[in-house]
Amino acid sequence: MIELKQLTKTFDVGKTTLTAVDDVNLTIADGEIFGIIGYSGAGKSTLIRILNGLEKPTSGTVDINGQKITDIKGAELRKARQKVSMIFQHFNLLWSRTVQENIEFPLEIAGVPKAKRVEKVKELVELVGLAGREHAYPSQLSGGQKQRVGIARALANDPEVLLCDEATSALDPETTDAILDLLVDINKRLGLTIVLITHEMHVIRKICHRVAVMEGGKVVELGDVLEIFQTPKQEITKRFVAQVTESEDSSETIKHLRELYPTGELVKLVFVGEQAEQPILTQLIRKHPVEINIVQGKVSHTQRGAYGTLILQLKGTDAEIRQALEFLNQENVQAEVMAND
Ligand SMILES: Nc1ncnc2c1ncn2[C@@H]1O[C@H](COP(=O)(O)OP(=O)(O)OP(=O)(O)O)[C@@H](O)[C@H]1O
Repeated sequence: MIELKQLTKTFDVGKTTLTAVDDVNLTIADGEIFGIIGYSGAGKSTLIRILNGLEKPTSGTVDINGQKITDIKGAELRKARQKVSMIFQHFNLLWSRTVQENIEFPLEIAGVPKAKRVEKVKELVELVGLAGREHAYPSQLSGGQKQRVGIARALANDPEVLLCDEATSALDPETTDAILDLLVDINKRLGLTIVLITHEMHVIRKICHRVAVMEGGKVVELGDVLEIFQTPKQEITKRFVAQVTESEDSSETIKHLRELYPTGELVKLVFVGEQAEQPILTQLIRKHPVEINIVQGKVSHTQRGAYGTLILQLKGTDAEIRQALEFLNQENVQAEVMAND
């Protein structure tokens, strides 16, 4: 378990003091994939550097699996830091070393004998899908392959926690997805706790269990990823959610749909979790004399289950439409008529 308590970090900039991390309190469970999202300057890098023991907080504590890393230094801190590994946006590989030698590097530093190192590298290369590329140099690899080397190197000393610093921000969307899938796979297979910082909500949606939203050094919103997508509270969180959700509620979209479907009512349904997989529309048609047209729909998958939206055109008398909406709400599907203005 990772516990951050009243964590604050200030920097003296000229005559003023800048608060980069401002009274952050978080508890991250073992085996969790925890995301921290924020725009540039929110304090994410400073926070992750404190987690890594690279930066000392001005006040507050960080406890990783029972050890207060904010209280220790020297050899003890170096040993503790072996349990916390990190991967980076620009990979930070050694360019004059091969894949094999890059992955071996932390093992060399830890004084692991050659035969053991070779055995471990073989295992890691398989795990990250780089078998056959052991003798290539980083310059001969694609971005995704370079990050796979970064991940294998980070896992060499069997860490308990993997920190990811914008690990997919330099990659194209397809490669990003492949690396995110690999992180989920590693999390499941090794039970590794993953803490990642990002400014991309897609990354949070795809792999995180919980997310903290940072703004001005503070955690302004915290919750289960599915819950955050369903009901974001803060303005900044809504903006992040909008990054990956179509703006189907915008007045322009509604006006356009109204022109295409001028009769009946346009109704937006929001499904969460198991409901997204249930035949609710079949039941609606069987039980209610309304006519249904599917206008548009989308289901997104998170690590905590699916959520989806569906826009329907419902045709019938006012009473029939009202009863249909009541039925949907009884089934715990949020259903509302899309307002025209
Ligand atoms: N060593 C430092 N000295 C002075 N100010 C710093 C230092 N490190 C960070 N800051 C300031 O602290 C604030 C938070 O920076 P931080 O890099 O943690 O944010 P971030 O969310 O990671 O943004 P980015 O993604 O741009 O790195 C910024 O205003 C930054 O200028």
